[in-house]
Amino acid sequence: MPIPPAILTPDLQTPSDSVYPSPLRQTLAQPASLIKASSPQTHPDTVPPPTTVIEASKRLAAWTAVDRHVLPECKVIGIGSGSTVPYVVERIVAQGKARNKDRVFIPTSFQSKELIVAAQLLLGDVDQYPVLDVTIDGADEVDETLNCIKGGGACHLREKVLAEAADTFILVADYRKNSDVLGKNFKQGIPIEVAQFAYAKVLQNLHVLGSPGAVLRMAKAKAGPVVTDNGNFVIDAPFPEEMMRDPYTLLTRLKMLTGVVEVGLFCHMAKAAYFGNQDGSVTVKWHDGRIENVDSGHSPLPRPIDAPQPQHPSGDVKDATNGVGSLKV
Ligand SMILES: O=C(CO)[C@H](O)[C@H](O)COP(=O)(O)O
Repeated sequence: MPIPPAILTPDLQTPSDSVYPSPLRQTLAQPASLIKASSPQTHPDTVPPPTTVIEASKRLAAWTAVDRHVLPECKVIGIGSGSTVPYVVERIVAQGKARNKDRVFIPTSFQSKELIVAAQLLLGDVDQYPVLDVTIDGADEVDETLNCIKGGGACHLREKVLAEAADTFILVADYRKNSDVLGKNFKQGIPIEVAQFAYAKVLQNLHVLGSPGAVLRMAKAKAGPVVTDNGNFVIDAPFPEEMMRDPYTLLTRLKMLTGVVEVGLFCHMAKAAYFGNQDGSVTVKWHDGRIENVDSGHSPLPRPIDAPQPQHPSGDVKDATNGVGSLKV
């Protein structure tokens, strides 16, 4: 079956518009169970349903991937970063205390460390556990052969280490990230983590290499640049489509630039990518080229507020929000 083109509405041209939830920032979108779990008295038993189609799509992808890849024999598990990953943790917690008691969870960022701790799972680090059974992570965009852009949340150095250290690396995302060529949907460019003192030199290199639009990523709630969990800066470097069509070659050229710590292009790493769709199905792209469309069996998606409203035989309009209140896509 052909891969459906990513569906983007005009106000969703940047799939990385997501927030990066942390239990420390309770105002951000996050499953309430994970926020509550940071208090030892509460336990994440009840999870409110997502209230947007995009959030529901993330959850579908995450839950389906966990059900298929976080198997009883998986004992060392890498936890990615971003707004889809809380649903991964939520589903792992739902496997129960008995299943999780002899597992260790390795974070890819401050955010995912907080998720692990809040969910009362055992925290480890990759220097203690250099071989992982499975790592599940989000993505900013995934192409036909499972190359992907990561680093929208500036966590791609640790994310790549845990992806490489894992026997199985799985991507989870909503339908907007499902693409044929990298850079078509995620337009802000390839995230490149650089040593602070080298950033101006690397920017110069990138301009010459074919990315005149490369810029230092600036922080939103702080004056000055984004500083990663590793104390480095991030450059976002958009490249023309002809270069993005061969991401591996581009990756090797970028990695050769002195001062570059890691590049947010993940090539030939993932075994499968799970995309939650608007219709409640999940598209799975496998590393061998297979494409599967599965009925997730999980709870239905909320309907967009502007979707055609089903009519009762009486002519009454049904609740277009499936009882979840105001929705946005
Ligand atoms: O690479 C990442 C962080 O560095 C994220 O995995 C990526 O940005 C996807 O995030 P989200 O699940 O919020 O769409």
